[in-house]
Formats: sequence, structure tokens, C-alpha cells
Amino acid sequence: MIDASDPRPAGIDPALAAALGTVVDPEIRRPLVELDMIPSATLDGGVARIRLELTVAACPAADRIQDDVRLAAGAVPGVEAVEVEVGVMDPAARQALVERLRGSRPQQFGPGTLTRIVAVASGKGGVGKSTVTANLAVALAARGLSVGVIDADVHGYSIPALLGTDARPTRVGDMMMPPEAHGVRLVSIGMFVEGNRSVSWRGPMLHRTLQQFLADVWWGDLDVLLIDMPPGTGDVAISLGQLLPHAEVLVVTTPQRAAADVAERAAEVADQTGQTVLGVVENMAGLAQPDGTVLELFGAGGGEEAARRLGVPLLARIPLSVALREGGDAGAPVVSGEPTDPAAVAIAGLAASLRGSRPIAGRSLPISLA
Ligand SMILES: Nc1ncnc2c1ncn2[C@@H]1O[C@H](COP(=O)(O)OP(=O)(O)OP(=O)(O)O)[C@@H](O)[C@H]1O
Repeated sequence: MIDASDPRPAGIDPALAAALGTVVDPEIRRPLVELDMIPSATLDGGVARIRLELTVAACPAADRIQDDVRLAAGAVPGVEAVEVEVGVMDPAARQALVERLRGSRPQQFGPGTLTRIVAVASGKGGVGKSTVTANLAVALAARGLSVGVIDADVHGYSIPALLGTDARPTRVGDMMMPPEAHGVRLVSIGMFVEGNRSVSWRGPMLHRTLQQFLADVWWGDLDVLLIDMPPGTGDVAISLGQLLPHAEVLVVTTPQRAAADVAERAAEVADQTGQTVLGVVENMAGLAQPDGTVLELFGAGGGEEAARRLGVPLLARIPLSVALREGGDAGAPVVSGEPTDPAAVAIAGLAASLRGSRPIAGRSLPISLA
């Protein structure tokens, strides 16, 4: 139990306490001492002896945590050597930690949440919804925001590949720590199926999975949570509307005039569940040619038309871009790999407009792990 008036656990030598207090678990994003991961640290004739208890044996961040502990303790004046004894929490300690984490945020994304929740939707597949979601997430993270992505696109889960990762969440008790790529924390339905199988789950199973992603994944303090929706108006859209009626919806469409009809349908579900449509993003807009002309492969005006019908702003027009497509294929989002590409510029502009249109948390929630 941590005494609020003295944040230093009893087993830690006062000379080491301040330095060790700065070492943060990269997945849980809290200081190790607060998480009871350093039950003891003594200083004996210039030798710092530290007991480090990982949450799970297969902790992917184990080496990094150990290095950070060594570095922090080694920088303390008078410390000549650092010995770290690494162990693993026993099940009771792990469960206590999980309960404290849960207790600190009973409803991560409840109505009073400071996290902006944006579901990225489209009326039909292949309009670039996932590409936009992944790049938007990276662009928001580059602006210093804490960003999470849920890939809820059951049939076309592609966010991990777009962000160049095949890492899976780490389980700590019955909580999951999401992996991070390009500064973005993510979970995907694809992380829970073997190989590259398709998912043929029925509504209730999808609903439970979404519920788990929202409740059992330790997201930390997020400024923005983006949700890559499956195309269309199916079970996931309805579930999400029920689970997160306060979420906002961003509709992605192509420039074809006929696409506006389809985009309108995607927005209808949001309307039925009380969600707000934030705006429209037109993707695959005109491609600038070397001679200065613009090739409008998919026509023009679809985004404006959809925005007009929905009574919301057209937030971005993202041009067709070879770099955007190549970045997606390589798992290297164009917004960080080639930030001057016109598509990257348009997505960065979208990130800036999202940030400005409503105050975003941008601060930690006051939590006590005591
Ligand atoms: N602006 C763009 N310029 C060039 N290619 C693009 C652009 N936007 C997306 N693409 C490409 O179009 C293809 C489809 O994109 P993506 O998978 O993001 O679509 P989606 O709407 O999420 O599809 P689904 O919902 O069916 O999974 C990808 O190959 C992607 O690289």
C-alpha cells in the first residue's frame, strides 16, 4: 500500500528513491514503484541492489525496463555498481495490481471520459478508411497526443499491417496491454485469430469482443481513440453505437457523386444511436500530374455532396497518392515517412482540424494506486 504523504515504498533506499521513481513501465505507463514492481532497492557501499518484479514472465518490455532501472540507479551519486535481480510477480500480486488499475478507471470510456472517441466509417469497402485511420492516428501522435486505435474491421482487419507490426497484446491477469507502433497503441481483431484467417463471428461475439477492447485493454490516459469500423452498417456499427453513444463518427468517401448515397447510409446508423457525425473525408481525390493538370480518376464532388447532405463539414480531401499506398503496403505510414507528400499534408491538416474542433483532454486523469 502506498502512503499518499510519502510515495516511496518502504523497501527502497531513500538515496535511490527519486531516481527509481522516474522509471515508468512502458506498457502500463506508470512508475514501477507505484506498481509495486520494485519491492526492494538497497544501497550498500556503492552497490545498488534492486529487486525487480515483472508483471508477467514473457513481458516483451523486460529488457527495456531492466536497462532503464540500471540507468536510473547508476546515475545516483555514490552508486558504483547496480545489481538487478529480476523476478515475476506472484499471481496474487498480479491480481492485486490488475484490480488497482481497474479501480483507478472503472469505465475507461464512459460518458464522462476525457478521451475523444472517433469511429471512422464508410458506406462501402475499399475507399481507404483503414489507410486514413492509421495515418490519422500517427499524425495525431506526432502532434503530441496520446492515441489509441481499435481495429474493429472484422473482415478487413489491416491496421497492424498498415502500422508495420505483428505484435500481440501482453496479458497481465485478465487485462491486456496493447502493443505500440509509430507512437500509437493498437488492438485488432486480427491479433486474436490464427494466421491470416477470416473472421466469421456473429453479432453477440463481435459485441463481446468490442466490449473487451474497451474495458479489458489497459489504454492508459488517451487523448484520442480512433476506431476503424467495418464498411457498411452492420453489427459492429450497431454495437458500437450502443457501447459508445457519445462517440463521434468520421465518414470516409470517394469523390464519385454516387458515393455520397452510400456515405449517407453509414452516417444514418450514427444518427440512430445518438452519435454525432463529425465530418466527411474525401479520399482518392484528384492526382496532380507532372504537366500541372489533375487526374480525377474517381470523379469529383462526392465529398462535398456527402457533407452537404449530412449537414457537416468536409474536413479533408486526400488526393490519390502512390506514396500513401506504398507506405501502407510497407507498414510505414506516409505521414511520418514522406510528410511532404500531398496526401500526408492533407492528413496532417485533418489531424490539426480534429484537435482544434473540441478541447482534447491532453492531461492525465488524477488516479491513485494506493
Ligand atoms: N489516397 C489514396 N491513394 C492511393 N491509394 C490509396 C489511397 N487511399 C487508399 N489507398 C489504397 O486503397 C486500398 C484500399 O485501402 P484501405 O484498405 O485503407 O480501404 P478500406 O476502406 O479500409 O477497405 P475495407 O474497409 O474494405 O477494409 C489500399 O491498397 C490502399 O493503399
